[in-house]
Amino acid sequence: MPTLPHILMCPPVHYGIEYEINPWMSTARQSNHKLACVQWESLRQILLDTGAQVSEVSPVAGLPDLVFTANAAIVFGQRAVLARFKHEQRQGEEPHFRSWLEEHGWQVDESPEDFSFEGAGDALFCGDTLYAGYRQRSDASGHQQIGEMLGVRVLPLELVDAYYYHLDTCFCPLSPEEAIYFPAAFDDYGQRVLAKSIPKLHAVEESEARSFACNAVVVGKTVVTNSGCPKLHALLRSFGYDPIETPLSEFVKAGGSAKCLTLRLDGEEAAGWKGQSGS
Ligand SMILES: CN(C)C(=N)NCCC[C@H](N)C(=O)O
Repeated sequence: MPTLPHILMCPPVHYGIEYEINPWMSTARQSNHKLACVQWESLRQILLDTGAQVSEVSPVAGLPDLVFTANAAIVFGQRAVLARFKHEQRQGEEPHFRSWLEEHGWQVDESPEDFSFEGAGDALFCGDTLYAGYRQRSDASGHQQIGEMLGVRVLPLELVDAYYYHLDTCFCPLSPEEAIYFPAAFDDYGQRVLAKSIPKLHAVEESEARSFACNAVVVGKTVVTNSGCPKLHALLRSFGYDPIETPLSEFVKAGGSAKCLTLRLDGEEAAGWKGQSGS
């Protein structure tokens, strides 16, 4: 039974830079709240225009990063493995994401105890392999256990640059055999793993990686990014994709962009090809 792409977002009612847990964040460099709301709404509208269904989790005062729903969990079919945030500042998000997912019919599993795990921010399917970023926010041993829970192959990738602290800041699957990445965010071994396992792998330049080019939302052939990634967009067009840019400057101040603001509820494994074949 074909299902629509289904995306979870959280309105930025309580969004702001209230602490510093990554190098992008500075409480002295506050986001413009009104502009953040306009940018978030534009992203939501673009996703609705692709034909995706967008659901919303209610914002909560005191949890400014709840807008970054990519970190809530990894969704696989009707199962969701809940995040276990590394930083105390985000741990209060866990029960809210749990309640929303349970109330909407997902079977929610805890991620392994004693290991941090930041959901789809660090765990992305390309084909049937789960690529898992570790060292900055999530733990490699935890990823292996999550792979066993879901019955999928995991390829761990060490993230070596604090600016690219989640896998989805430097890697984005486009289809089961195609992805974009920013090579310098990985060690040599990780770069070789990616090159060996993904037949069509395209590098993004540093200047565009800094604009969160890899933090793209893929719905079928549509690829939505922050503005400031013209070379990536030209490349995507040449491969038959339909890139769309939308300014997300106010979320970049917290270290996030398009993909971070979304969670694929029909499964990360569906992102990148659902909508191409209609299945
Ligand atoms: C999935 N990705 C890249 C993200 N979700 N990033 C946004 C998280 C931002 C938040 N201030 C933090 O540092 O956790």
